[in-house]
Amino acid sequence: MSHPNWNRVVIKVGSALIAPNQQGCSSHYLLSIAQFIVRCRANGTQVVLVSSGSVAAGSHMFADQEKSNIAVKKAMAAAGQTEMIATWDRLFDFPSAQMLLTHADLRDRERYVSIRETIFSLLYNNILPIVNENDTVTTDKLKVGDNDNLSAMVAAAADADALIICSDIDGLYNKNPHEHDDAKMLKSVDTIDESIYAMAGGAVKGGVGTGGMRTKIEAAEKAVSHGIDTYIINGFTELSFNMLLAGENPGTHFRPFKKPMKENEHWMRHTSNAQGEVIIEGNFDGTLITDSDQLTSSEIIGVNGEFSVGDTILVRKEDGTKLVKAKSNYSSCLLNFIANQESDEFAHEFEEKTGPIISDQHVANLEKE
Ligand SMILES: Nc1ncnc2c1ncn2[C@@H]1O[C@H](COP(=O)(O)OP(=O)(O)O)[C@@H](O)[C@H]1O
Ligand SMILES: N[C@@H](CCC(=O)OP(=O)(O)O)C(=O)O
Repeated sequence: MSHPNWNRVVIKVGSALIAPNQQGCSSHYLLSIAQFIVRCRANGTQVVLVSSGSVAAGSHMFADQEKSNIAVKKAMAAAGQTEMIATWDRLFDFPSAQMLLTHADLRDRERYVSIRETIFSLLYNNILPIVNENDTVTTDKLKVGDNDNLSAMVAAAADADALIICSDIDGLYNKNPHEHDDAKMLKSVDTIDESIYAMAGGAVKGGVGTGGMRTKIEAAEKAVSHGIDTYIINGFTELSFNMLLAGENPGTHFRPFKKPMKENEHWMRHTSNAQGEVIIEGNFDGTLITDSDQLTSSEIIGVNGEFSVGDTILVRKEDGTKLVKAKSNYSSCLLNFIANQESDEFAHEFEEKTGPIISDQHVANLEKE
């Protein structure tokens, strides 16, 4: 088979490949990944690298300290990050660029668009973007938390054709192969549902990885809905990369949606966070095609949380059925006020003047959840 016809790929590299012994970075496994990146670029494929490993790389500098302590972990990440970037940079004869992101950056539409533009500008200038989470500044509220999900968000932001998740294992097995001798690997996955999630266990206890297979499946779910071919492969072996370049599947392939979501719908659904909820009764089903499909305040029976104009909200029924995630054109305060008016007339006139509560420009349908 000939090499795949990708315009752009995102390659995610797990900690075990970068700092296998937690004794600083090693280029041992990175050489074949770097070679793959070079060959992709020679074939005309643009590459974005999402690299884990800062915590694992910095670990040896904090020898006698409690490694699970958050402050120590952040310091390990800060110290390990420079070594990790330097190790990658040494392997290339073209420039690379460091991009440190948090979920707070990605879920803010303005910052997200700016991140997209930076990626495109780096690629246009033949510079390799190397992305990691900005662990030193994150809190539970601000972080993505694992680089599998981060790589899927980056792949969507970069409009990539493929996401290649390089791990310490050959692919997704029907159960954790480190615990079950009879585990079998799946060559391909067409639909990601609960039965696929049920196969996934966590990372090795005491190991360097975060999230195990579950976060890789979450990443695949995000990516395939954007039309991105997703692979989980063994990054320890050069054969994986030779197979990919020959157009073959060396691990588990998650097939992309034939009709991918539009970029802004995908962002709304998979990257943005709802700041509050609007609970409704009535006929609204999230369609928003004609005027009569619009969500009106007369259908609102509750507003939870505080949100401002432009924030993302979740619209759901009282029984919990999630209908849409959407950009709210009203603040929570104003929505509460108009929804609580005795007369529908006032709210109707207000909405006529101000415009719809949510519009079809910034909405993601969740009907099936
Ligand atoms: N069903 C499964 N198939 C494959 N690996 C699994 C499965 N369930 C759990 N795992 C674990 O997930 C690990 C890979 O995830 P992780 O340690 O987070 O690696 P990485 O650093 O590459 O992100 C494997 O080494 C394995 O121990
Ligand atoms: N941002 C962290 C990576 C966390 C993570 O997801 O690690 P991994 O499971 O090895 O991809 C670091 O650089 O150590």
